[in-house]
Amino acid sequence: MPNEQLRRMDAFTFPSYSIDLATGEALFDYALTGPDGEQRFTEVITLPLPAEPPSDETVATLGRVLELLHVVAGVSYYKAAAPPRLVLPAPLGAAAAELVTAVYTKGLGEYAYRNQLPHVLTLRPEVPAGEVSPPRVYDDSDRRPLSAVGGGKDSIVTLEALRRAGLDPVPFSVNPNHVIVSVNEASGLPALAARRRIDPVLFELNAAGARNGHIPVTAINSLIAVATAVLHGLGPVVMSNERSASDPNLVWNGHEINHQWSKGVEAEGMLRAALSEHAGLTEPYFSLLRSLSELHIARLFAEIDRYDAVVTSCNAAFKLRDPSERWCRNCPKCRFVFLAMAPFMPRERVVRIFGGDLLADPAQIPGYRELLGVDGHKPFECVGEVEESVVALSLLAEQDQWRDAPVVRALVDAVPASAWSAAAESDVFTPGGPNFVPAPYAKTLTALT
Ligand SMILES: CC(=O)N[C@H]1[C@@H](OP(=O)(O)OP(=O)(O)OC[C@H]2O[C@@H](n3ccc(=O)[nH]c3=O)[C@H](O)[C@@H]2O)O[C@H](CO)[C@@H](O)[C@@H]1O[C@H](C)C(=O)N[C@@H](C)C(=O)N[C@@H](CCC(=O)O)C(=O)O
Ligand SMILES: Nc1ncnc2c1ncn2[C@@H]1O[C@H](COP(=O)(O)OP(=O)(O)OP(=O)(O)O)[C@@H](O)[C@H]1O
Repeated sequence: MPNEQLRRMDAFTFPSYSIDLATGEALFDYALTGPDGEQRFTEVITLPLPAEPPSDETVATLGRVLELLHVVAGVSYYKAAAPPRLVLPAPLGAAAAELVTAVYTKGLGEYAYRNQLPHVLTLRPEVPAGEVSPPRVYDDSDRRPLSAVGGGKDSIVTLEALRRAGLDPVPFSVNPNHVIVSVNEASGLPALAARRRIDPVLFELNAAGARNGHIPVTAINSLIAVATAVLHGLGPVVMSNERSASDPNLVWNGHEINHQWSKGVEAEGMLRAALSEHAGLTEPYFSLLRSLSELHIARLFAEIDRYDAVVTSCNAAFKLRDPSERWCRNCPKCRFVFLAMAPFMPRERVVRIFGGDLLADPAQIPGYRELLGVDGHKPFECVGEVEESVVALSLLAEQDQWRDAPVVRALVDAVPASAWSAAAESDVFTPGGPNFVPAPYAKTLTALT
């Protein structure tokens, strides 16, 4: 469909969804409609099947989770045109409607900012009138947790904390690539995996110049994880989303723009409320690392060495097309994670993990200046706060192994006095902020130290 026709689309709708319980394959249909016709999409998500067929009650609860997933996963296709109307397929309760509204507005904040589409930030879904029948209450709180694994340091810290605390976690991933498969192998724990196939038509439209940009992928992965947990009779989905994920990158037109919005605590609360209201789950989903800074998580990761040969946090390794093998060593995330790990490890170890020494390479200085708040705004990536970077730098400047590294020397000179004083007062190693960690999991992280 030509681009001009896409731009004239006036509504996004959700024609149907279905699941085949013999194969685990769920089909989610979407349509962009307008004066020139419609553009249909089908996303295919295949859930892993349990050994025994699910009970009728389980199927009913699963259906409720899939209804939410259907609406949330539409965000990838909505963004190809960003029409003014978002027409939901069925009535929703207040909490579910709030989640959906936020996914399409705050979750698309970076997309709206980069494409200069302010209407996206104030989009209001059209929710059909009617009552939603109350769900069956499904108490999953004391079952084995499903631990989402993304291949990076954060989910490794969570998986190991749960394991060492005796909570018997089941690792879970969506579309595990070789990095995630290797991380699961290194854990030695049998893992579950779901498959997600984005409609290839979207890639054709992208290649032809359709609107494109970042989407709140964690909201989608989270609901796929919850659906899998329900189908397998497992307990809460445990995420590894950190404190700084809630902090915006910038403010535009009076709205906070946060690249990581669906990893933030607001999204976590909304997902929990929607799952409780719509699917009856008592303890569906939480982030174990919510109160921790990235720097604190990096310090915990340094206590664990069984994943050194496989851990990869660089997003370039997770692209659907042309992924890097592991760390690309030339992006904000590689720079930040190197800086965050370096104070807590022997230099040879961090260099081995990354396959190179980023703090020995002066070409990295401009990128580090952004992370340290000397130039520009916080990059649109999963990186910690400026204060965390300054604290990490201050720790490196005190260590013989790093003090004379060319990048450390240049950065120490570049950071303004005000940033050093803020770092000196910093609470980056003091857990804080709101979290939803349930009582039985509260002491889990102490198993690591
Ligand atoms: C791997 C990555 O960072 N991809 C982002 C990148 O996409 P790119 O075009 O370079 O490659 P692909 O990931 O292969 O995607 C191809 C196109 O597919 C569409 N698409 C992909 C996944 C999806 O769920 N929905 C989609 O519509 C999209 O049109 C792609 O062009 O740039 C894109 C545009 O900015 C980003 O949207 C891609 O981000 C992925 C969705 C992704 O998985 N990113 C995570 C690594 C990520 O950024 N995580 C954030 C958390 C964000 C959140 O709120 O959940 C983080 O870790 O901070
Ligand atoms: N493919 C995936 N399948 C399931 N969960 C995922 C997947 N990718 C990421 N996640 C989860 O989403 C959350 C955010 O992902 P993110 O990439 O920030 O974490 P990570 O890979 O554990 O650590 P890092 O921040 O070091 O990359 C984490 O809880 C992670 O476990």
